[in-house]
Amino acid sequence: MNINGISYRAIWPEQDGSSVNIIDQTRLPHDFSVIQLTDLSSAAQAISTMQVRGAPLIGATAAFGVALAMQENASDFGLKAACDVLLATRPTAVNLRWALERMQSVLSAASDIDRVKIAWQEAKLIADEDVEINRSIGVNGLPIIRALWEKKRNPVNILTHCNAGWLATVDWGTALAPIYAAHDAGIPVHVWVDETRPRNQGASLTAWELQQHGVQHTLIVDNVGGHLMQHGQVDMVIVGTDRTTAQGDVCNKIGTYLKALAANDNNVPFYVALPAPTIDWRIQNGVTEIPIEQRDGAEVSHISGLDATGKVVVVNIAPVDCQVANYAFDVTPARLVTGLITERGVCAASKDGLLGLYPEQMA
Ligand SMILES: CSC[C@H]1O[C@H](OP(=O)(O)O)[C@H](O)[C@@H]1O
Repeated sequence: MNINGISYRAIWPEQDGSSVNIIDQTRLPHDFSVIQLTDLSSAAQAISTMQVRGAPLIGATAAFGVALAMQENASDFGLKAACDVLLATRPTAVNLRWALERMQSVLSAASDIDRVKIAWQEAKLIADEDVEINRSIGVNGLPIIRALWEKKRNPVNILTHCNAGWLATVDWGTALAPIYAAHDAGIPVHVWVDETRPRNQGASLTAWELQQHGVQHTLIVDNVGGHLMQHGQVDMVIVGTDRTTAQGDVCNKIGTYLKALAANDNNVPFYVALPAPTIDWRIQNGVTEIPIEQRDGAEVSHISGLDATGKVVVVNIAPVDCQVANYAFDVTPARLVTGLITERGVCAASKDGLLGLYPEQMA
């Protein structure tokens, strides 16, 4: 995406051919900082500390992490150890497992001496495929927004939760891809941006993305969405996902389920944008089968931001030593999802709907 006239991806190989660059998303929106990942450890840390986050970007970073690891130890032991380290970084986004299984499959068939070259080739392919997949999600989601525009002939109000923009992928994003496509097609859209406590990906990442692209938006607290829907101020909801099951249950950032309930209660269309690598064909029931990450309570009790001098500070908003629970995701049952927007088209959130787009997955 374009930042001040310069085109960026969220991750890209360095010219030296042996390292990879990322935007440190823990420093946005106040500081745009590019950092180099030079080894397995830095790649794993980037994922676990959320310097990079978002299911597709986690997968791409893990793929490059394997390439970095092969530079250190390209043996069978080194390959397995690297994949184990990367898989342990975060439990919920299935793209991580998908990317590591793909890298292991390609590299296991290669001789040790060829693994560095092949790993970089495959990681770059995964990244390039992600860009094209997300561009297609934008194309496929555009007609939904266009139909709302043609019906109301006023700006289309879209609510989104967390960040499923280009910062959550290699480029274009998933949930934001149709919004960018509509904006670029001249359709007036306005985005209600859930701040998305506790990591505030909406406030710090989605608002920043939309501002950079010139898309009208309003930052809101997570709990106002239902009120806006009751008052006819939301025409549709579109979110991303970290793992969607074979029957269409959608795991996404904590709070998504509550938005889906409010949308259902107010007859507001609730769409989920996802690429194929985010579909977990091995499971059916998202509520009982998807591992929900629990993160450090300090992410809830503490918050960072600019002080009056423009310095980024962290403050405690809770009583010291207060007990904290920090569930990072929840699961929206397929019955609450209007449709899934994929790179192959839009389908119902159901087994038949998904198999209709991905017939190769039929057992
Ligand atoms: C396109 S995947 C975006 C997805 O990932 C986010 O989680 P996190 O920031 O913790 O990686 C959130 O669930 C987004 O919807």
